[in-house]
Amino acid sequence: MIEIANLNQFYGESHTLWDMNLNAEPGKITCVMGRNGVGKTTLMKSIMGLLPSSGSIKYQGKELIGIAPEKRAEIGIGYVPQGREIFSQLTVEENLKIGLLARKDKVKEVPQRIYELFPVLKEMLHRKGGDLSGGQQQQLAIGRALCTNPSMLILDEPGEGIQPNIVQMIGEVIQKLAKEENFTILLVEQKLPFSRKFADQFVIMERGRVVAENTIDQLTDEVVEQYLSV
Ligand SMILES: Nc1ncnc2c1ncn2[C@@H]1O[C@H](COP(=O)(O)OP(=O)(O)OP(=O)(O)O)[C@@H](O)[C@H]1O
Repeated sequence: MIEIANLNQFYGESHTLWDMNLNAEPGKITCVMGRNGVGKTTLMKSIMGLLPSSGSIKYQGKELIGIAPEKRAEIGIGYVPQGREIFSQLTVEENLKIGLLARKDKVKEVPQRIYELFPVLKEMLHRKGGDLSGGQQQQLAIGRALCTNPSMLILDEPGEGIQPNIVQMIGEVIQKLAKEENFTILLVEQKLPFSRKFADQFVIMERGRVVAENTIDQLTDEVVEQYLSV
C-alpha cells in the first residue's frame, strides 16, 4: 500500500503539486488521469524521489520522503518512466542487468520470469536497445523495472506511441502482476479504453490536485466530459 498525504512540489517558484492525497492498494491497478500538464509525471517522479517534494509518501508504512531514489527501488518500487529511457547502445540483456544493480540480494542473472512475461526479450537478448521497436522497448523498460524485484510498479504512460496489440499485452501482464502476485500498480494513462479495461481505481488530477477518485466503473461519461475532455 502506498499512502500519499499533503504532498507538495515546486519547480523553483512554480507550485506544481498542491496538498495531494492519494492511496493505491496492493492487488489493484490505480490509474492516474488528467489533461496535459496537470502534474501526473511530476507526481510519479516525486514518488520515486527524482524531484524534491514535501509531505508524506509512505510505502508499506515506511516514509519515503528524504530517502534517495535508489533506496526507494530497494524498498520495492519499480519505475517505468515516460519515454522508456532505454540505453540505446546497450544490449537488451545489459539493459535488464541495470535493474539488477538496485537489488540487495546480489542476484546476478535476469530471472526467467521476466522472459516468461516478455518472450520477445529473450529472442532479442543480444540486440541493442536502440534497435528495438517502441513496443519492444516498453517491454524492456518494464522488464528492467521487474529486475529490481519490486512489489510495486509505477508506469508513466506505458501505452504511449505503441501499437494496440502490444498495449493490450502489456495491460494483461500488469493485470497478472496485480492479481496473481499482489503488486501495487500505479500508472499514468490517458487512453480511456485501456483504463476502463485494466484499472480497478481511477484518480483524476487538475492543476496539481486530486479532483476525483473512485472505482473504475464510476468513470462515467459525465466525469470524462468534466475533467478529461479537451
Ligand atoms: N522541469 C520542469 N521545470 C519547470 N516546470 C516544469 C518542469 N517539468 C514540468 N513542469 C511543469 O509542471 C506542470 C506539470 O507537468 P507534468 O509533466 O507533471 O504534467 P503531466 O500531467 O504529466 O503532463 P503530460 O500529460 O503532458 O505528460 C506543467 O505545467 C509543466 O509545464
